[in-house]
Amino acid sequence: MTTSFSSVPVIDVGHLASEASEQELATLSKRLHDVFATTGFAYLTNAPLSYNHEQVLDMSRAFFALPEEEKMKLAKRSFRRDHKNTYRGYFPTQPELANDNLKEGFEIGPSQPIHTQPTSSSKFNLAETNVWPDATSFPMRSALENLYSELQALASKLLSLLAISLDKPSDYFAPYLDDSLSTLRLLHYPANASTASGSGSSGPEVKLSCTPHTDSGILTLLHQDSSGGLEVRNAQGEWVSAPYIPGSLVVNIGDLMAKVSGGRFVATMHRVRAPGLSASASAIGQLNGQLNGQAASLGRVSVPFFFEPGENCLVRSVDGDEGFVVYGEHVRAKMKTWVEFQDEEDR
Ligand SMILES: O=C(O)CCC(=O)C(=O)O
Ligand SMILES: [Fe+2]
Repeated sequence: MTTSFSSVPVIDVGHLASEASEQELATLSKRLHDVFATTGFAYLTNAPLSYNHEQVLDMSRAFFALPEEEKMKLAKRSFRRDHKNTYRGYFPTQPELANDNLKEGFEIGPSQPIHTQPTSSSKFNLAETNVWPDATSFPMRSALENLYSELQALASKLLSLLAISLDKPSDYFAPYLDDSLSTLRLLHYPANASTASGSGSSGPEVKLSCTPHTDSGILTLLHQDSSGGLEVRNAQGEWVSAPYIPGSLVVNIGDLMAKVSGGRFVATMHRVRAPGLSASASAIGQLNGQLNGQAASLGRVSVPFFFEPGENCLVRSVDGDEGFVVYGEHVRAKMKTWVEFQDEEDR
């Protein structure tokens, strides 16, 4: 159960980078457990990544500054019938479907080939290879592949500590790493001229760019820009804002991890307010020289990384008292509710 928290706690994970003592790791494990059992969300500081926050966001800004036709060359099959990619690649904004979910995104999976075959047939191939823009217009492919590996390693270290906190061996989640289908997602919420910025954290007039949801998987690690807008719901149903804290990542629990923990950890509802024009100005202010005027319409950018197990991973509670879920079946059922996977046949 979430509690009536009024802010999102900060956890220093600097010990993950160094040779920490058993005692230091045990303390960190307990802290993660307590936070995930109450808020389900935290800021992580001193995370062991070789890219700084602005470098990560700049990769997202550079992608969305590409001409629309370049991005549409990478569009998933739902948006371009003649394309082969169904799960990885670009999705454009879809104002006609939901104007409270106005975002475009680019999704990247593992760069190593996946060996497991799906147990059920589906129009989505979760294991397909990535698609990339032309290297001259977007030279960030290898940096994004590295970032993906580093986030996967960070998620796996966090999972070891969570396993210990659930009285399991530290390698309890090793089967979740086999042919893991984690997703690194670049996101852009365009600026909205009709959005009043700086208003309170609740109320019926709120304009959203991402509707309230829980994440479907295991763990999410999020880089967000400083334009604000992320809000997390507490037990009273109040929306608590989770603005960017310099140098931090946000981490949160997904539905499957809540299940694995036997309900000890909570997958907390969250949403993103639509960025106003002031967010656009701040995004432009942060752009580096090479992007200059091209990205003048940028609103909010963020880069969530969703740690996901392999297609056939059996996800079950540590208590062993509930049925199991096959990851691939779970995610395919969830996709039916996500705007970026709807196509004409679904409407
Ligand atoms: O953009 C953000 O800050 C949050 C995105 C999010 O919640 C998601 O993609 O699941
Ligand atoms: Fe989310």
